[in-house]
Amino acid sequence: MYDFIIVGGGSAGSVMAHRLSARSANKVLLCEAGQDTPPGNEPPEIRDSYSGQAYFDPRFHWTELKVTTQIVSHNNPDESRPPLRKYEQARVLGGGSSINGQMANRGAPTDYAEWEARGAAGWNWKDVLPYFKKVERDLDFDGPYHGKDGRIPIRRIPHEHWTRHSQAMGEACKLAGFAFLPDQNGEFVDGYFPVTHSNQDEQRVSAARGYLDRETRKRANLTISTNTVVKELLFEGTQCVGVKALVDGREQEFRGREVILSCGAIHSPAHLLRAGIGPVGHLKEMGIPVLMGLAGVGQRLMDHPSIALSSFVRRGARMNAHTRRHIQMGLRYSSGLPGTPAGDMFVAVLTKSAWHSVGEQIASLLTFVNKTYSETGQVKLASRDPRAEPIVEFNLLSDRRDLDRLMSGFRKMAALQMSAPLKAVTDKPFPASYSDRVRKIGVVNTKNKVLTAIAAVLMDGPAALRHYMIDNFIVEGFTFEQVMRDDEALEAFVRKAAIGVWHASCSCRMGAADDPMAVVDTQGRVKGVQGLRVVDASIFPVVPCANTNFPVLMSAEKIADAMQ
Ligand SMILES: Cc1cc2nc3c(=O)[nH]c(=O)nc-3n(C[C@H](O)[C@H](O)[C@H](O)COP(=O)(O)OP(=O)(O)OC[C@H]3O[C@@H](n4cnc5c(N)ncnc54)[C@H](O)[C@@H]3O)c2cc1C
Repeated sequence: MYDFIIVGGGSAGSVMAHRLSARSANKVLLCEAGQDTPPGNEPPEIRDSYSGQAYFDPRFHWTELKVTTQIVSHNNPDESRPPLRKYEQARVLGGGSSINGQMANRGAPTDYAEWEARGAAGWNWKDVLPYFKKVERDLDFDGPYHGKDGRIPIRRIPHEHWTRHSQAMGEACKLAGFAFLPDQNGEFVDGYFPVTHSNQDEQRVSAARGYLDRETRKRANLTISTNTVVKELLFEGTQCVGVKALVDGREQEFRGREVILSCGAIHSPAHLLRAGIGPVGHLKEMGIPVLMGLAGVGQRLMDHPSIALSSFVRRGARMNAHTRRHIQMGLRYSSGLPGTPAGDMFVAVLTKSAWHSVGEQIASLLTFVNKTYSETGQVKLASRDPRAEPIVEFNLLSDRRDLDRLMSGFRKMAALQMSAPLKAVTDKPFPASYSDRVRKIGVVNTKNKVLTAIAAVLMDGPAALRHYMIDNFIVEGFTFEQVMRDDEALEAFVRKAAIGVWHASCSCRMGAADDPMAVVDTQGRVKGVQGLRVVDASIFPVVPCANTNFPVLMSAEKIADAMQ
């Protein structure tokens, strides 16, 4: 009999396992469906400072998961459904933090004021800042915004080590009037900066590496069971009493005083739905007996909508010997759209777009709406079978303000791209997105290696040949000239190409007791049942202006603290 069974050893689950097992009286079991990342023996693709290989490595993913990103019309049954796309969600110890882009930021103070205003009492900026600080060990900066003793090191690539491409983007930003911010995680203001990342000595530090280190694994009261897929939550009445799991393919039951779901914003709501906790209509439709009617389960799923402007990078401006990090600088700016807060837009500057030879030649300005208003996404069950992935509809751009800002954002990036510093180091800009074609060529295998090596030699050849290759083999749908000339083409491109940036969240929101859409209380306890919490990206009351890993780690630290 365990005190705590944690389902999912991702970003949140790793923190929970570490903190709850710090008390020797607690007997803790952590179940993770994916493989272990043993300390000192992590797969090299995961350790790598360059994250592009882990992103697309099927060993570390839920490979059957497909989602729609465009708006699904539920009023018009004749309208065809938007295309299904792959959406990487981690299946490995450390979860998203083992495969993500390692960007480490927290969002705006106003985000957490909004969390509180939406019913998460005690989650205001002043309440969450101490937990952000508790997570991190900032290797560059000290002061009121920074932690020095946390388990996740944070660093930046200094300006002098940036690629010439990143430096050119810096100069373009300066010419456009943006300030240089040495510290992205200091005061939340507009400007360009070296991005903060969770990395030390040119190696990723995942939540597993930071929180499930050798010392933690020595604790007699902590069991980490990898290759363990939880199939079902077990209940006696409305009390959750344990889980049924497949451990290396063999079925086993584990009993616990409390179960903590940390499966991420897509799989945690699916577990609740299969257990009969969710919107009554949907449960009935699936033939699942209702244990607790909770209208918000799986609803209002969010991500940050994004588009990219890519370009060919000339030799000498590509990756250099200082680092394998391909995202070295970022830009935060205010769209100025009436009613939107400052710093509502974010640009990640990628000097390289994939591990292979063509990837080394293509840079991207990845622009996302950091303060998004589109919150009509949902996770529903396709089947009661736990092996079936749920139906996931992101409905990005369901709020017109997001579409408008991606369009104006594209124009802004185009202006920077066409300014003298960037023009000098790049050629042939084109609108881009992480399409399934890009993903396919992004899988590490010999065929892709050989094909891209040949293509890269041709791309470095005469400009006319390069332009022909980009127009015919890389660009999908719209050329740069088309979208710059014609607003309708730009809108069509943005509507088609906008995808999320893997910040799935908000599908089991925290909220006040009287909020019918709230799924959990301010400590992650599922409303109306006992012995069950959700602690992961699902519980955000709204997605903050940040990459989501640090807000997840902060949330887990805060709830673990409240549980002591
Ligand atoms: C490709 C990619 C790039 C990203 N880039 C960034 C970035 O640069 N910066 C940033 O801040 N954020 C980034 N993110 C987002 C960030 O990593 C996630 O928001 C965060 O990791 C989510 O944490 P979580 O605990 O909610 O879920 P996860 O970390 O996804 O953990 C869920 C875990 O539960 C396990 N699980 C699920 N179902 C079961 C089951 N039935 N039984 C047992 N285990 C199960 C999964 O295998 C997984 O390990 C990225 C994410 C991805 C996928």
